[in-house]
Amino acid sequence: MKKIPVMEIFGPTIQGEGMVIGQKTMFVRTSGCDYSCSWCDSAFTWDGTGKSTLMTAEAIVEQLQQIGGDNFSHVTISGGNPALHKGIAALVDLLKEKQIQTAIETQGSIWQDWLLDIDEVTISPKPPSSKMETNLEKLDEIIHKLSDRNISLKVVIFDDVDFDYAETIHKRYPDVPFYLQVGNEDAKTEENHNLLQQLLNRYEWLIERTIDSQVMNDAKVLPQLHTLLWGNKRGV
Ligand SMILES: C[S@@+](CC[C@H](N)C(=O)[O-])C[C@H]1O[C@@H](n2cnc3c(N)ncnc32)[C@H](O)[C@@H]1O
Ligand SMILES: Nc1nc2[nH]cc(C(=O)O)c2c(=O)[nH]1
Ligand code: SF4
Ligand SMILES: [Mg+2]
Repeated sequence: MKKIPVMEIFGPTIQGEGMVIGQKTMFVRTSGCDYSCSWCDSAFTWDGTGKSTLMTAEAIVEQLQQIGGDNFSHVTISGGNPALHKGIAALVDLLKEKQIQTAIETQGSIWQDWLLDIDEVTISPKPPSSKMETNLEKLDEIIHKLSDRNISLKVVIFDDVDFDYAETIHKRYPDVPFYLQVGNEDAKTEENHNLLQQLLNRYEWLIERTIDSQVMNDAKVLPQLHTLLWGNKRGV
């Protein structure tokens, strides 16, 4: 059985982003990423500053139950890029056996067959401000394979160039539910008051930008709800 490198397991909390925002959920955060986004708010998963533990699917479920008790029925797998890890197949199977709903956060750069078994797949291609380059052929392939599944696209926006990129992505996959997310420009600060004000200003800017865009007529615009509530605190 292939083990999974786990950085943190936490919850219950609420899903603060995207297609099931507000959903009560546990989080399993894996380590390692094939990207290195300039503004990554979870850089400790890949920049060498965090410590991960290799765990079996059984051990992960055990820890979820130890921390969450009976107070959860939904698990979100994030990272890093969880799609790096074949071993997640066993975790998804085990959670399904226990009638626990699953969701995933991934950037759409790597395919895994177990993606077909996840209840809510969020694919978050990266805009130019990240300094990453989207492999559109790969993204096409992944979205095609998931075409009859419950998926969404979520693009984080920091500036006008990012917004143009988001329009291009939404036009390329018009049938996939589309979410715009406010970028957090300071994912390290502990000054929650200033951060909150800045994020709300950026949210207002992003809403105005969306209102002015015909391409975004059916898009949804969201903040990171957990960041508004708890700032850059980890494990929430
Ligand atoms: C940390 S990533 C992990 C999953 C996967 N690697 C990905 O990027 O989709 C989870 C989500 O947080 C978003 N994110 C990362 N840094 C952010 C920031 N500074 N502001 C807003 N969203 C951010 C990512 O775009 C992604 O949608
Ligand atoms: N509450 C909460 N919601 C989230 N949605 C996506 C997250 C992530 O880091 O992938 C995240 C997170 O870290 N916490
Ligand atoms: S793809 Fe996700 S985890 Fe990887 S660097 Fe970018 S935001 Fe961070
Ligand atoms: Mg996060």
